[in-house]
Order: sequence, then structure tokens, then C-alpha cells
Amino acid sequence: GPPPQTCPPNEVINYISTCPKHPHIIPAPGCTAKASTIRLPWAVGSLCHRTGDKEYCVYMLPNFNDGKGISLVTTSSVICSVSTLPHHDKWWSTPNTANTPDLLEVKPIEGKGLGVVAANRTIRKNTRVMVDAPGLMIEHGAFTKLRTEMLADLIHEAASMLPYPSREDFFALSGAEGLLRNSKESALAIVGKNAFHTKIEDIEFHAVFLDVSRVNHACSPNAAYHFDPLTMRKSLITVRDIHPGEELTIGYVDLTQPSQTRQASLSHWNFTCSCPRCTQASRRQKESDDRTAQLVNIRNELDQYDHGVEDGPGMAELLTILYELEGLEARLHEAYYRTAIEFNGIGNKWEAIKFARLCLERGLLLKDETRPFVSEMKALIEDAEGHWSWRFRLGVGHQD
Ligand SMILES: C[S@@+](CC[C@H](N)C(=O)[O-])C[C@H]1O[C@@H](n2cnc3c(N)ncnc32)[C@H](O)[C@@H]1O
Repeated sequence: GPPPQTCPPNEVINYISTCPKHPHIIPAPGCTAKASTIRLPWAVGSLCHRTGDKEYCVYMLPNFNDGKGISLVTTSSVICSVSTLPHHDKWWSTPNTANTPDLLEVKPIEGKGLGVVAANRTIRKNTRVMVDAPGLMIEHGAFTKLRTEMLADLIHEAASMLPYPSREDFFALSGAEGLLRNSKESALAIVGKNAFHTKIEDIEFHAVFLDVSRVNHACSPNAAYHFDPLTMRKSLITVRDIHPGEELTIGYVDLTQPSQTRQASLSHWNFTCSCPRCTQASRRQKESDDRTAQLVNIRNELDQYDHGVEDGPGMAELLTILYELEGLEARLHEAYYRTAIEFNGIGNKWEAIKFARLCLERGLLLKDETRPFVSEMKALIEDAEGHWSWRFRLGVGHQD
């Protein structure tokens, strides 16, 4: 059954309508929507900081995500629009069904702090192994406009208002090593090391997910994230088979960059990647970087639609091989997309449809329905000859 409602500590709450004693709804101050259209009540923190014409406060919903709660650092008008979104109910009602506790284990990994490993059975590729909702979200505007101390203040308050044990889970995340535990700087540092850019409608947030935050980085990762903006859930999906005891990893940065650029981007998280793709003997490291550069070149060349290419399908299939050799299965749908377009581009309908299906099969696990490639591939499968790419590579002169 549902967990009991938790009232956050009184000292940080100005007023709250979620405790069983006060079951009425209080809209956020300044909210012009009718109280009856706001289905869920928010607790408002006592602390707000103003910059320009915006006042950022902390809004917390204790019942969210099976009682784990969620805190937002944002303005009352954003809370108002969020609470009245048409698909809003889905956010609050989606259960974390894919979490199979005995599939995964969080444990110390040498040189990496904690990490997530496959517990005691093999996890097949394309398995959704975790589904997580954000515990803390900070509007991007607060990040860029507020002074650091004010921002740290609000983030600290947002984390402190979360129900037990989410509050403790947040402060136990990595990123604040060497700083005073539970201090405002810790809260800010934790957000810096664990937040993802996440959009609600058109508003950008930095979101911290308390469970998926434990997954470490690798440059040939065996898993990837999928974020569904309609349910606000982030899932972890395997892209290769994972054997018992093996660590699950994702890519924190663009993995089609050369190794030195990847390492430079990872310095934000204060570590150097020691995965096999990054620590090969120098000759092999160069070969890997060369393959990665070739992959990017082919992708760029195939993305030129205004002139012919020689053997487009052959190049696109080579692209697939390069993604596989570099361990980039998490992005294979990108190669399948190009292959589908190239086959259709020379009028080979059945091969085009085959690769469009492969693209959707992989891509839909990792990307949401709203991505343009999804509608492109669906349209191609539906009517290859009516698709813009039909025979588009033929009869167009070379442009050298
Ligand atoms: C989002 S957290 C991942 C979970 C973290 N290991 C923990 O204990 O909670 C990001 C931090 O994990 C560590 N980390 C992630 N991937 C790593 C890797 N490949 N090698 C070393 N440290 C890594 C870094 O300290 C990084 O700042």
C-alpha cells in the first residue's frame, strides 16, 4: 500500500497542506489558477531569494514518487503551471515498477566511490533495470541569476525539506567530499556532480535523481539513460549483456569525442577515466581515436543531403561497425538511422525499412517518442517511396 504521509519538520515550513491534519489545497502564492485545477498541494519553504523580477523559493511535494518527495527551487508561477499541466497526473502516479531490487547492488568500486553492479544473474541487453524520479530540481534561471550563496541557501533548504530518508540519501551522494557534511556548500557541490539538464515543458531545470546518481561513467558504457518528460522518469537501460558482478556504466560526456577531449570534459566530475577505451597503450589509443574521428567524419558526410555520396549504404554500414568497435552500442540507433536513409536514398526500399525498424527498436528504448528521428523512421516504414529520402542520392551531381 502507499507509504504513510510524512510531514517535513515544522521549522522549515511556512505553511503546508499535505499533512493529514490539513488536507486542503493551498495554491502557491501568486498562482492565478483556480484552486480546484491544482490537484496536488505543495509545501513552501520559509526562505526565498529575489533577483530582478523573480523570486525563487522552495516548493516541496512529500507524496511524490511513493513518498520519496520532490523539492523544486523555482518561482510560484512555475509551480502554478507545473501543477496544472494536462499530463501532470502521470508524473505523480507513475510507480517505479521496473526496479527489481535483487537485480542490482550498490557497492564500493575501487577508485570510483560507490557504483552499481549486476547482483547475481546475467542481465540481458535492452533491459530496463532502474526507473527513477528526481528528488531535487533547480530552475536553470536560479542557477544563472542568483549569487552563489543564495543558490546554496535555497538548494540546502530544498534538500532539508525532503522527507526522510530522501534527505539523508541526498546528502550521502558524492560530490561533497572534503567539505563539511550537510553544509550549504555540500548541497551545492552535490548538485554540481549529480544533476542532469531536464526540461519540464520549456523550462530548464537541473535535476538530481537519488538512485540513478550512483551509476559511474565509462567511455564504452554498457547502459544508457532514457528520460521520459511525460512521466518525469529516468530509466537505466542495458545496451549489452551484463554478467553477475559486472559494473553498470553510462557515458557522462559525448563519447564520439577524442580521448583527450573526453578526459578534459570529465574533469568537471574530478576524475580521470580509466576504462579500457581511455587507457590503452599509445599506439592502440591512437587507433581508437582515429576510428572515432572516422566515425564522426562519416556521420557528418552522410548528413549532407544536398549532394551525392559514393556508396552511401556501404559507408553507413561501416558507421555501424565503428560504433560497435568503439563500444558505443548506446548510440547504435544513430548508425541505423543513417543506413535506413542511405538505402532509401538509392531506392532500396526493403533494406531501408529493415534499418528503420532496427533504429526504432534501439532508439525508442533510449530516446523519447518526441524525437524527430522517431517520426522520420515511422514515416519511412509507412511509405518509403513517399518519404523525402526516396532515391534522393540518385541523379544529384557530385559536389567536390
Ligand atoms: C554521479 S556520481 C556516480 C556515483 C559515485 N561514484 C558515488 O559514489 O555516488 C559521479 C562521481 O562518481 C565518480 N566517478 C564516476 N565515474 C567514475 C570513473 N569512471 N572513475 C572514477 N570515478 C568515477 C566521480 O567522483 C564523480 O564525480
